[in-house]
Amino acid sequence: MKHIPSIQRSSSQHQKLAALRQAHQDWNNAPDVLTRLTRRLSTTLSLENQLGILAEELGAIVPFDSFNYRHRIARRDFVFATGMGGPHRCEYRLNLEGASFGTLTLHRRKKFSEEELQGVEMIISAAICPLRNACQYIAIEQAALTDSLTGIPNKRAMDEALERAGQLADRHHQDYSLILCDLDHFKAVNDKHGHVVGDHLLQLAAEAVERALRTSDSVYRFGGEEFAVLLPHTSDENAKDVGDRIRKAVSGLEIDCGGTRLSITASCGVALHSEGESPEQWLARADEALYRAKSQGRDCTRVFPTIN
Ligand SMILES: Nc1nc2c(ncn2[C@@H]2O[C@H](COP(=O)(O)OP(=O)(O)OP(=O)(O)O)[C@@H](O)[C@H]2O)c(=O)[nH]1
Repeated sequence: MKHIPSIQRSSSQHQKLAALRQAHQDWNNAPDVLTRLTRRLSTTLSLENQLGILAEELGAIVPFDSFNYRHRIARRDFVFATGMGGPHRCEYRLNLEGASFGTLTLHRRKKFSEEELQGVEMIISAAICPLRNACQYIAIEQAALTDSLTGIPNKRAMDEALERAGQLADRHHQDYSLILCDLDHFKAVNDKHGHVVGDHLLQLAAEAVERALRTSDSVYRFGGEEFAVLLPHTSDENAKDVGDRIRKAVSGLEIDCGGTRLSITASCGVALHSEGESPEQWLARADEALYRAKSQGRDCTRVFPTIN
């Protein structure tokens, strides 16, 4: 039998453990709203969930008709709204350590009293740190999915989107198309005009591709001078038209390089999602179509033929 040495406990440790047990019990049973609120907020980093908790706890003390929160995080508007507005309003800009974390607005049919406003402020001040953490979490998540040069979603975001798109296409038997768009002879641009000009052109090209799309379509920087576009509810025939529109938008760009006008063309490959295929297979077919566009003279769009 193995001998397990006993650990001597001092009486002061017994007292400390007893105090901890008591504190834990008090903490668990804490009836006060601020302890409960901060404890609930600390269970999630989702801003949406946190705002739901805040609205619930706040509404239990200061009833309101609507609760609205707005914040611009990583170039996107985040909006959370519950209920319908009333004529009376109180609005708080949430600031912590010099940084802003959105605006919270409450509406009500009945005027807010001074005492109620103080209550709202106390609750908001207890919530601001967890809210700040949730905002920062979104910003970090966004940064990991955004291409730093062009500001559009990056390859990692595209991998996730492609996986989701394939699943949606299969589940709803819906047309989903993918376009790969590659700038032509981009190496020559870098070689002749330098990387700074090349980078600028890439930024302009990303904007041009975005402008050529509907809001339901999404664009990603897939590689160095290559973009990918996902088009829900779109046949390959219609995606080809979009590919041509993208090419036209890119070839319409012009930059002045010390007296010479620099312009560029692009080639596009299109593939409609085939039932049951993996993201890699879908991508490989779009890449094959792009390869054909490149080998057939560039500045054109080619579609991977679908066999029905
Ligand atoms: N300026 C800049 N250049 C990049 C970036 N990423 C990739 N490139 C360049 O893009 C060029 C791609 O060259 P290639 O793959 O040979 O393709 P290409 O010259 O466009 O020729 P085709 O695609 O065949 O028409 C390389 O010179 C890369 O260095 C970037 O972020 N900035």
